[in-house]
Amino acid sequence: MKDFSSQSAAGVSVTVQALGRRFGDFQALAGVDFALPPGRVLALLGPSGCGKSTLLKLLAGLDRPSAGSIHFDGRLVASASVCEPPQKRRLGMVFQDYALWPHMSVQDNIAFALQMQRIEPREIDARVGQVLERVGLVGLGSRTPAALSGGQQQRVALARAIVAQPALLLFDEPLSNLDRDLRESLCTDIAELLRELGTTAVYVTHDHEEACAMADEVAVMLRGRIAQRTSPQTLWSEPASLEVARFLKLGALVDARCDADGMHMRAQSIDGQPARLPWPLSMAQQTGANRRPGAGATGSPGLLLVPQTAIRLQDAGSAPLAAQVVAQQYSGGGFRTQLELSSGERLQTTVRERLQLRAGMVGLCLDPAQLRWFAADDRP
Ligand SMILES: Nc1ncnc2c1ncn2[C@@H]1O[C@H](COP(=O)(O)OP(=O)(O)OP(=O)(O)O)[C@@H](O)[C@H]1O
Repeated sequence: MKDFSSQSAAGVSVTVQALGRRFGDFQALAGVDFALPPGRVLALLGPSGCGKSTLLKLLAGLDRPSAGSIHFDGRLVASASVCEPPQKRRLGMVFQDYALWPHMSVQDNIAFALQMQRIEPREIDARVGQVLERVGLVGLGSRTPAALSGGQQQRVALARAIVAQPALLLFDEPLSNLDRDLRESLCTDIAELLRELGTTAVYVTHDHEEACAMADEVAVMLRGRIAQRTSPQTLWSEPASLEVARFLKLGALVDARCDADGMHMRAQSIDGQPARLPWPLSMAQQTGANRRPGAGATGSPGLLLVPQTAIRLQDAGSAPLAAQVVAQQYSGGGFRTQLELSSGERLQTTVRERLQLRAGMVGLCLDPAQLRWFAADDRP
């Protein structure tokens, strides 16, 4: 796609403080805080009903908060008593259902925002031509949306969102109506476009991969609150809570007590000894009281997060853990393997070797660098 950087507008800084939205008795959003510097992309990731679209509507000016505030470049745009209308916020918006005007051509759909600004027709034609080229739709300007595929319609919506050089781009699950291949290619294109434009953006999705590909930072939203906001890499390696780890499906969660000697699991080794593992390396780096080993004689109860990649096969005689092979399925490059510990807890891993394990017991060790432990009082 063509370089579009000459068209880019400086992004706005967004500051959200103690933002809340209540519908009757129901608190859809509570205590949301974040600061997004100009040009940064924030993904809002969370399960259905967690409040992602509610937050996006407040940023867009399509709804008014019940509490808290939103500032763009230090200017108050929303609070319980102030609601600057969308057209004054210099926004570009892309929705899941494209929201194109069906009776207008592609060209007119894109040109509309510029016509509202009373820009010269010749300049409008030039700018529409540039964005059509940028999103890969040259030659399709005279068609109506009905004569385009879903992917092409979403490209028109993207062109319409960027043509007026917005200071903030808002995306509400723009790829969820598209099939897998289209989603992947448009995801790559949007990520590239955002980097090129330098516009600040907020991108709502419930797709983990999309959020990480697109954003500088990901905010995991759970029940109307931001549960964790950090870089995609940190989110995967350092989930802040059991609830975040569960939502991201980062691995199996097995019972483990933690004391000064290490982790004691309910599961056993091949000779029937309770498995003892060293503390996860993350625990040594963490200072939170929640993750310090318990002082009690029996240790603190909790759950150990075991990602698939932390599981290694080892000679059963010397391994700290034994497991029964429950099922194996070949899946390009390795065998997806279900294992059951003596405690009845299940783990899943991929055995990379081209070796199918025989049904029976195997020995396992767990890479302490990839494990995390959550105290029982962290359970939601
Ligand atoms: N106008 C409204 N009146 C009452 N409740 C509402 C209203 N709008 C949203 N809600 C509720 O607020 C909660 C958050 O809704 P929201 O649409 O923000 O969720 P979401 O995370 O975007 O979900 P999805 O991924 O399914 O779109 C939901 O429980 C929803 O039913």
